[in-house]
Amino acid sequence: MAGLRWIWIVLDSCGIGAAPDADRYGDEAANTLGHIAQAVGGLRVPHLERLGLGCLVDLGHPADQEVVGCYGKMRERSVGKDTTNGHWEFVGVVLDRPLPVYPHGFPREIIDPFEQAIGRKILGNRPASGTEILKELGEEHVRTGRPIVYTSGDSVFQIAAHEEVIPPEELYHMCEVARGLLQGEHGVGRVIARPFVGQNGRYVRTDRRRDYSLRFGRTVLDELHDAGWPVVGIGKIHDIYGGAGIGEAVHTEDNMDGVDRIVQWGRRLDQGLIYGNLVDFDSLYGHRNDPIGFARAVEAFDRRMPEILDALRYDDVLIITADHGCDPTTPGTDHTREWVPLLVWGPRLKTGVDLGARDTFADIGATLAEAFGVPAPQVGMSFWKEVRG
Ligand SMILES: O=P(O)(O)O[C@H]1O[C@H](CO)[C@@H](O)[C@H]1O
Ligand SMILES: [Mn+2]
Ligand SMILES: [Mn+2]
Repeated sequence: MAGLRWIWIVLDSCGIGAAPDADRYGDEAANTLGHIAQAVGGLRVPHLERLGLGCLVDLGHPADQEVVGCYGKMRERSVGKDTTNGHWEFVGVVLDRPLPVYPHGFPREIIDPFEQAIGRKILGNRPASGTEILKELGEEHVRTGRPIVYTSGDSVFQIAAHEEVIPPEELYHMCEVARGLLQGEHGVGRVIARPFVGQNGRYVRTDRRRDYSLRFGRTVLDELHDAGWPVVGIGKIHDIYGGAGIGEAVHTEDNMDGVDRIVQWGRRLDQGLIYGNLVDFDSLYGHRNDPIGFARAVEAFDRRMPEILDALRYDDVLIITADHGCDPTTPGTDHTREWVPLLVWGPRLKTGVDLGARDTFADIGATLAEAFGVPAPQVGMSFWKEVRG
């Protein structure tokens, strides 16, 4: 007999309004989904609406769906508003010190040994948009073979290189070298490989991106994995946790490929957790200040939801949430400190329960632990009994 399964999907960057402490981040005006809904004159997402999204954020048109999901919103307790903080908090680790950021680039004490170890000088070394910096330095990189190092408002060390100049495997090795150097005081949340292809003026980044995260502590994923439950990470989930607690890593090309994989695993896994991150909302639209593209991508996800729902079995639980905002309509291209949606649905679960405004993203981890009978994280309040009835 098949056991319990969860399908848990993180819609990267799909925040639903300024968090109570957004002023500390300069994000008082942020509302990612609300503003993209306005930008397109109403967001058409009937399946997310049925799960309760319209009860959490104004979708720009009158509610016209019966709500069958359980719905709430969660605030982040960790300091920061990056993917790393958000995902680690989900599974019970709150980061209470800010991860280091480098508004003036990385210091010589990092760059010198990095250049020495990889045997090349670097270009860049400053905060930049990943697509803009290719326009500025891509040609020089191709000519000189020097990798482009850049950061952002987040705690990230990013290395961009043309695939024909520095093959991805070599780029990954450079990232591992950087990860080794970026520890302690300089322990950035993530080192990210940013391979690209194409000709000058038309450079495009490829799906061979890889993230190298720090491991911050034991999580509910470790508990599940150690208790023998299969844990399948889809998209960048494996990278975000540095592989900790992830039994099977499935890398994806884009959101639609991510949904394909979620559905495939949903049809074949007997029990355990299918945990996916869909990153296009963030990387293609949020950071690029493209509200219309963002809206179309959310609608495209919604159109695939029947396939996901169809893959669910009687005992299954579907959770949909986000890890932070990235409001494409506010100034700047960085993430935004927002509430995130918590949508929960399952054939056996209660319908239409308002789960309220929750104090931490770790409520998901606490619920996961209770549902699967593994030790609960130190933070987070389970909502299992509220949805289970
Ligand atoms: O501008 P690009 O390279 O897409 O970088 C973005 O991607 C990084 C990781 O998500 C963020 O910190 C943001 O700056
Ligand atoms: Mn993210
Ligand atoms: Mn991002």
